[in-house]
Order: sequence, then C-alpha cells, then structure tokens
Amino acid sequence: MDVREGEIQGNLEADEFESQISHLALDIGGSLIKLVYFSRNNGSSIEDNGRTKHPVLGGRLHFAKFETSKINDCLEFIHSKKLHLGGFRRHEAPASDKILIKATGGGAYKFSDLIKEKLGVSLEKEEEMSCLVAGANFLLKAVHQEAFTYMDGQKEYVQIDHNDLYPYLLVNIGSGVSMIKVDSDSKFERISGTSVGGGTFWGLGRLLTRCKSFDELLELSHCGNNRVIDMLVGDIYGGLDYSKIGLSSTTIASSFGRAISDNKELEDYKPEDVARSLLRMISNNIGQISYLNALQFGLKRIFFGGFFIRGHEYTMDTISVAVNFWSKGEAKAMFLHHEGFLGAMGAFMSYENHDDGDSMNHQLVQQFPVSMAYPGRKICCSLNGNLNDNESIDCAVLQLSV
Ligand SMILES: Nc1ncnc2c1ncn2[C@@H]1O[C@H](COP(=O)(O)OP(=O)(O)O)[C@@H](O)[C@H]1O
Ligand SMILES: CC(C)(COP(=O)(O)O)[C@@H](O)C(=O)NCCC(=O)O
Repeated sequence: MDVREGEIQGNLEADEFESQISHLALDIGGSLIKLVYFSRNNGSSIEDNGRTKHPVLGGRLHFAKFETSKINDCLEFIHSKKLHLGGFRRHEAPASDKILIKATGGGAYKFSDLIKEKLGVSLEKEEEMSCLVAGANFLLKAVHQEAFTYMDGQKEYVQIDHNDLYPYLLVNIGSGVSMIKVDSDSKFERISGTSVGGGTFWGLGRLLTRCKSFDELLELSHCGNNRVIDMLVGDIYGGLDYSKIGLSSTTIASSFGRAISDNKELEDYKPEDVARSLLRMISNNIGQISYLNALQFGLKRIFFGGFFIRGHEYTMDTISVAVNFWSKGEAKAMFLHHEGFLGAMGAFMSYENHDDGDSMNHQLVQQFPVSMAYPGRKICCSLNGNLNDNESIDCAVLQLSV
C-alpha cells in the first residue's frame, strides 16, 4: 500500500474523523489511484465583503494515493474510513444507486462495476482533461507556494498573479503524457501527448534493474552515472566539443548509445547507472517535446504535473535544463507541489455542479481574504495557503443559500 497520508488520523480521532468526512473524489489512472477528500472541523462564520454573514465549515483537504494494481487495498481504505459516503445523493434513485462519487481517469470506466460491487456506490464520471485543468487552475490560484522552479539545486517559489496566469502549457506526466494549452478558467485544448512517460520509465526501469518499487528506482538513479551508458558528443568527437552546432563534449549525443560498442551485457552495467540514464532520457525527451509545443503555440510558461515527477530533484533539474536549453532561456519549467493530484482535485471541484440539498450549497472559499475566491464558481476552495506536514491543507467551506 502506498498511501501518502497514512497519518491523516493524526488530526482527528478515527470515529470523529469518519463522521466528518464529506466529498470524496477519485482519479483512477493507468498507474495510480488518487484520492482527494474533505474532512470538516467545527463551524464558524465569515463575512462576505463585510456585509452578508455565511456559515463556514472549517476543514481540511486530504490527499492519498494507491497503486492501481492494488485497487482492492484502496477500496478497503475507503470503506474503513467510510469515505464512500462522501458523495452526492440522488434522492429519486433506488436505495442501491443513491450515492454518486465523482471520479475521473480511465479507471473510472474500467473499475466502475468493481466499485459498485465492493462499495455500493456509483461513479459520476468526469472528463480527465477537464479535471486536470480545473485542478491545476484551482491549485495555482488557491494554494500559496503551489508552483516553483527548480534549477541547479535551487527551488524558487513562483508567485502566481491571478490576472496573468493564462495562457500556459500544462504537461501532465502520468503513465503517458498529455500536453494541454490552457487559455482561461474554462478554455483549454489538449494539443499533444507522448506515450513515452512515467509508465515507460517505471516499466523499462523495472525490467532493466529489477527494482521492486518506483521509489527504489528513483533512489537508485540518485547515485548513478549516466555517462557510463550514454554516448556523449565527446565520445564521438574524440573528447572535443562540437561548437559549430552548439554542443559541448558532455552533451548526450545518444542515450544508451555506449551499450552498442562496449561489448557488455546488461549484468555488466550497474543498475544505478542504467536508472540514471533512463531517467535522464525520459525527462529530457519530455522537456524537449514540451518546449516544442510551447514554441508552436507561443507559450512561455510550462507547468509540469503528474506523479512521474515525484518531487524528485534530478527529474525536475533535467526537465528544467531541457526547457532552458531548447528555448535558449526564453521558456520556464515550473512544477506543482500537488503534482499528481490535479485530476482528482478537478473531480473534487466538480461537486460544485451539484446541489443535493445538503452540503453542496456551499462554496469552498479562500478564507483569508474572502475576496480572493475567484468568480464563476460555486466551489472555489481554499485555504490559508500553507501546506502542513501531512500534505493535507486547511480550507473553509462557505455555505451559501442558493
Ligand atoms: N508508487 C508509485 N508506483 C507506481 N508509479 C509511481 C509511483 N510513484 C510515482 N510513480 C510514477 O508516476 C506515474 C503515474 O503518475 P500519475 O500522475 O499517477 O498517472 P496515472 O494517472 O497514469 O496513474 C507512474 O507511471 C510512475 O512513473
Ligand atoms: C491516455 C492518457 C490520457 C491516460 O492518462 P494517464 O493515466 O496516463 O494519466 C495518457 O496516457 C496519454 O495522454 N498518453 C499519451 C498518448 C499520446 O498522445 O500518444
């Protein structure tokens, strides 16, 4: 089981916690299942522009993930915490079909029957790209220190100007990669994608290194040296730079290229060198394709999400260098703290489209200050802004009478 928030009960006693859960959303991807859910604290009230007082549900957004291949563990987790009761209700439906949980990703289709059978709830499917965009827009606007750059070991938070966020390119590196041009809160287009993504890294890495987990593979790549396997420009040019076309002797000329002439077998290479080379190849390639798409559509800002990144320094550094190199410093790679939860967050946001006569008559609002709640949304979540240690985030639900 790979749950980021094993520690969620740290905030509340289990019983208390379970009774206060509302709104569970799922993103069931090719590799991982992501969960976002809201737990309530005690109510209070805030004023809307100093005039109307609205009741407020203080609470927390929680984030958790499981491997898709271990979906039964995930369903058990949901069941044990009674998270499945946190959907919306169709009052007119028969008892067995009353609760709907928002879900996105291919698994919302693939596992719909299994979830119905095990949890007795139906899935209300939300389109994956819309959810990614809604989640990214929301997190970028609502969470302080959501976006950052990473280059040469330096992490720098990016202040998001709500009036100058669009257009941008969203690159979601999940099992595969989707590239989405985001023009506004509601306008976007998936402009490209590549099948060489996180699933490729993990799949090939597992075969080549015999690592048992993704994190083990990432860790291994920390201490590897890609030069042992990659063919560098210097290997071809007798140690020289190829300055005429701007390539230094240390630039990779051909990923894994040395393996053709070394007369070695796979066992002769250190797994850490293989892992390093693979990570660099995939990250570089995604960075380059992303930049080319950004160039084609005149986009200067590129946000990278998806769990391939995993907050891993070397991955981010490689992507940043690729974007910087190809754009000659014109475009910038930025990363998102909630990288892999964009789709689940977007599915969570889509509860705003439902009025079940209960807790959906509300807005999740920016508590401080209220005016930052962005318009045109019933749920415009958030937050004091800061993330705490267990990755859950404080937020407030403003209950509106509609
Ligand atoms: N614990 C993990 N198990 C498997 N893959 C992981 C894990 N952590 C990170 N990854 C990487 O994240 C990718 C999945 O990212 P994600 O954004 O969840 O996409 P998807 O929606 O396709 O599951 C995997 O292909 C792998 O590269
Ligand atoms: C099919 C997908 C949208 C599914 O999303 P995922 O589970 O990988 O996050 C994604 O894998 C993808 O965009 N693949 C690349 C396909 C292509 O454009 O060639």
